[in-house]
Amino acid sequence: MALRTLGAKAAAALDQELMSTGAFSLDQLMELAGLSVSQALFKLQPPSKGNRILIAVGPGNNGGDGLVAARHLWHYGYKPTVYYPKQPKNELYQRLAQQLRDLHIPFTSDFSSQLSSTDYIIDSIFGFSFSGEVREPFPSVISALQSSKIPVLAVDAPSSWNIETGPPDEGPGKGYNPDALISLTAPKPLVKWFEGKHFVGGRFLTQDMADKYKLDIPPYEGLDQVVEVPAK
Ligand SMILES: NC(=O)C1=CN([C@@H]2O[C@H](COP(=O)(O)OP(=O)(O)OC[C@H]3O[C@@H](n4cnc5c(N)ncnc54)[C@H](O)[C@@H]3O)[C@@H](O)[C@H]2O)[C@H](O)CC1
Ligand SMILES: [K+]
Repeated sequence: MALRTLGAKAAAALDQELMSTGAFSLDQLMELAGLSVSQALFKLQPPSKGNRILIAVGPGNNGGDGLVAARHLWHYGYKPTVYYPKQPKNELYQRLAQQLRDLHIPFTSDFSSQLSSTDYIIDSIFGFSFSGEVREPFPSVISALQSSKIPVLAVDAPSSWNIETGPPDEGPGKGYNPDALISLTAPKPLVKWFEGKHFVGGRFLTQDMADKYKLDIPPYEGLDQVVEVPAK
């Protein structure tokens, strides 16, 4: 049976609650979120099947998850390349980017030019705080995700999709349906329209919080930070 979903407003409220009364720091949640993204990618494509990973990183916490995933993937033996066109002055994001530079992970300013030498793409551009029409410089990147034959793993949401109502009817994300999605904490309502492989990650929810937000704790096994579940 599909897991219960968490709307955009409730997801933001749950995040705030985890970081206040829940006593977590953002660094901790992001580390666990990014770790689960790296594990989902490993399940989809072990490094022996092609280890060149292009990570599209957006300006918020969804992008932060992508930066954390890049670091873990490097340690598993992948060759990540990071596209991070809008780098906010936020201290956490700067530290995460520095950790990647210290591993000599390349940053690129031209997303499309990397596609011919990429085996898998991670879309960590926008998550549950995306709204409205996609603004520069991301429209061409989202068009490239939509038209590329390279498989894509989307983090929390396919970027450009409305969190509640799913794929856009027009604009650069029209027709974008990534091969895989990892929902963090809980699936968002948009999973109703998603047709690929679906994972859930972010293994930090307490049973009390799950009850309060009417969510299911996914059936994680052993050491796994992710579990594959039906999208609907
Ligand atoms: N509890 C958890 O599961 C955790 C999830 N995490 C991840 O955090 C994101 C949500 O992060 P947030 O910073 O709130 O927002 P986003 O990254 O989704 O986007 C905000 C960012 O994007 C800009 N933006 C919004 N709309 C547009 C637009 N139309 N065009 C261009 N730019 C846009 C906005 O200005 C901001 O800069 C969640 O999905 C998870 O991936 C956390 O890691 C921790 C715990
Ligand atoms: K995303």
